[in-house]
Amino acid sequence: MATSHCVGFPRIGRYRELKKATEAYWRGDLDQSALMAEGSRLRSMHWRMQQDAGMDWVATGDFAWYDQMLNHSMMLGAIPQRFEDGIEDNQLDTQFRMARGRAPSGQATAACEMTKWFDTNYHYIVPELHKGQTFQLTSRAVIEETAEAQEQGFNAKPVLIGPLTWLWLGKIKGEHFNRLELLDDLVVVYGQVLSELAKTSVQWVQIDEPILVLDLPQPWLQAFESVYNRLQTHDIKIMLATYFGGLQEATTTVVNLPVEGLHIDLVRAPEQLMSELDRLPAYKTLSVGVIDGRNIWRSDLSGILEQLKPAREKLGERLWVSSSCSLLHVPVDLSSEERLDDEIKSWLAFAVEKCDEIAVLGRALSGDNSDKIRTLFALSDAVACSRKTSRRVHRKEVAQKVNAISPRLMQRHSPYAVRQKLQREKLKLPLFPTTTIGSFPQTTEIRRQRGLYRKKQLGRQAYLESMQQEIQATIKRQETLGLDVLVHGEAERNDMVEYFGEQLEGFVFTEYGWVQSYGSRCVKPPIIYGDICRPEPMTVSWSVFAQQQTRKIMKGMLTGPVTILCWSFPRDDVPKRTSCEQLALALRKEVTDLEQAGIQVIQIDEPAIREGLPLRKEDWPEYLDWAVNCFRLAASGVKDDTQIHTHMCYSEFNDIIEYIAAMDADVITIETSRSDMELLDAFEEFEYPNEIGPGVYDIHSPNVPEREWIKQLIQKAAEKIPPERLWINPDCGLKTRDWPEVEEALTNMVQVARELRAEY
Ligand SMILES: Nc1nc2c(c(=O)[nH]1)N[C@@H](CNc1ccc(C(=O)N[C@@H](CCC(=O)N[C@@H](CCC(=O)N[C@@H](CCC(=O)O)C(=O)O)C(=O)O)C(=O)O)cc1)CN2
Ligand code: MET
Ligand SMILES: [Zn+2]
Repeated sequence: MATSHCVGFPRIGRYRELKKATEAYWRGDLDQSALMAEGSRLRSMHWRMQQDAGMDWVATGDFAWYDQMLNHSMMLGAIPQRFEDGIEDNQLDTQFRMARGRAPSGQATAACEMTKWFDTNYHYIVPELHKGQTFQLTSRAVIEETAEAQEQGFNAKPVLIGPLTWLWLGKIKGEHFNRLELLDDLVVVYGQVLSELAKTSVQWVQIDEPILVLDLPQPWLQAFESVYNRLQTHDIKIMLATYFGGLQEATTTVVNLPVEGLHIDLVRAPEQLMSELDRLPAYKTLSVGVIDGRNIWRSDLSGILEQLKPAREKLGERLWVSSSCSLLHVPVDLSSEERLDDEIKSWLAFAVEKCDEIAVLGRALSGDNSDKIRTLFALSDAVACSRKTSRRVHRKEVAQKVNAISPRLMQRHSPYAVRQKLQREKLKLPLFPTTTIGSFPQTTEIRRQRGLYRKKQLGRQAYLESMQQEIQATIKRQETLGLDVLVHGEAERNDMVEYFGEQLEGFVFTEYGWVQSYGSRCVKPPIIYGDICRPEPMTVSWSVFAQQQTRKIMKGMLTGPVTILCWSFPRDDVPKRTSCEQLALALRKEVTDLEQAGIQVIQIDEPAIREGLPLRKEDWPEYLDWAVNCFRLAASGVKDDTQIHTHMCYSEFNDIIEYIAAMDADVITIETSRSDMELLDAFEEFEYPNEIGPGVYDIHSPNVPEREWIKQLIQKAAEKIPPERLWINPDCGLKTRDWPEVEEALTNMVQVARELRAEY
């Protein structure tokens, strides 16, 4: 019997119930006990889904009110001093204050930093580490939720993020030190958790250590040996889970760690199967992650069965099957989709369907050859065949255009210095020009209108007019605020990627295909299934309308090719690069159409360029080359005096700064405020030549930034970047905020810009 298990399941609920409940709680429309009840209802439902699919083990401890890394910080008592006063009374609110700076109870405080989880569009709350830090078991959520599952009759396998991954992903505050010093104390708490879990009659615990697929320094790899030696206990077996890549040079160390099981990602790194099999000690269980936890395509079950034959022969009962990584990164349930094209729907599998696939594989590996299993395999074969031969996937004219891409298309006419002069003459902006990143509040009213339009209860014309009114109002507000370069506010966009996906050929989009992005925020990644092209302009009429409403400069607003690719579910039948080039060509046309329609400043957002970066350094240059080229391909069709902006957030730039410079955007706006302008060091050191707008306040928190705060940030920035090259803007778009906060915050921002103009 090959055991099937779930590495992790989405927690948001099929219809984003968790989001709705949490936000209602924040608003004061739901009390804490009602929120708790909704949480347990969802957990129970998700365990049921896994069990019904036929999983031998369901995952516990993968639930989170906000984020699983934050859960672990709570578990360990790694709660920064500034939040500590509330913790005794209200752990939940302390957690929310750490994540977003405020909660129904407790003082509003600066939130912790948030950043990308490996190469995904999921964001975690960064643990804060300091010298001499100690840990104590503070939140027992994982223990309680495991007991809860067991009481309900589920076979629970708790999932923890491992101590080394937690520590690696933290950030040192204050005096620098070697964070491995904290390990001894940290492991004590993990040991306590394990022994408490053992008391609940748990047999296996899964400990995730995805950092094992990174280029780890030697001392870290060695630390794995001592940590897992210490965590060894007779009462509970450890399944050490790795994902998002292969173990490579860590293989020997990892297979020999004193744990009973190892999970590996065979979707990202299929080649590691044989080397693991060769080296795996005879007592160990190997869990193979063969169902893609990062994408939505149905698996080729026969192919996988074939691939696993040697493993089955060698391991027998010691072979487990699962998804490559947690299913957190895919939508919940395909069966909710009623409007998807039938053919394409038959190609897809979401979390529930992936659990089905895992269980079917488990049964087939155990020799089950029943009619049911045979039918399911036949279905999978038919899908693989239909995708390969479908006419809808390939378009000759797109392939021809991609083949015709030449370096000339990736080059602006003149170098930056020439363009800068022409742009200054034309745009006549003051020192420290102020702008925003694109979106303004997506109010309930805007979403309601769009909801009505979607449900066909509002006609197209009426919808367009109501969005135009929103845009008009947003422009008026910006004029009143005194901003220099205006935006239309993106009212008409459900999301910066989905909006484009809906208008491009080669994409389909779902109704309920939500995936958690951070906290209560979700995205509905569109699905790229074929060659991409742009049947008609996507943003031009909106930008033209917006420009007509004002004499100030209206910035056109596009999402860049790399970001559209990274935040969609990509094809698995062509390299990502190919889809990206197709996107770049489509966007290039959009950019030149905007220019021709009189738009003088065009922003092409690339917040995902860093996220797309391969986890291993050896793979960076190849990716960065095509990613940067695709941006340049999209951006370079314009005249010298058209100003191209780009925007990035949640990114470390230090190690890729030369590539950011190579994008050659005239202006780049970046998120920097949560990290206190630290990110600018890279730009300073590199002597980044173009203009920069370092974000001067954090838009993820509802707290309004004070003027003094903004001012000292800009002054800090001006020490690193010559003032005449600085722009002033928030960290990112404002769509998640409410108008009163936005107006107050921007009033402060514009005011500071004015004061500083006088000073510099
Ligand atoms: N794709 C993507 N990735 C990203 C980002 C991003 O903006 N997009 N930004 C970063 C992460 N930040 C994010 C910031 C905000 C949201 C966000 O606000 N998401 C919204 C959903 C946005 C959306 O698609 N809205 C739709 C659907 C809105 C909706 O919920 N409608 C109601 C119906 C409303 C009604 O009928 O009254 C419903 O379906 O229940 C729309 O506007 O049309 C949410 O979770 O609430 C997500 C990510 C990094 N990754
Ligand atoms: N233009 C987009 C916005 O303002 C950029 C967001 S980056 C995640 O919302
Ligand atoms: Zn952003």
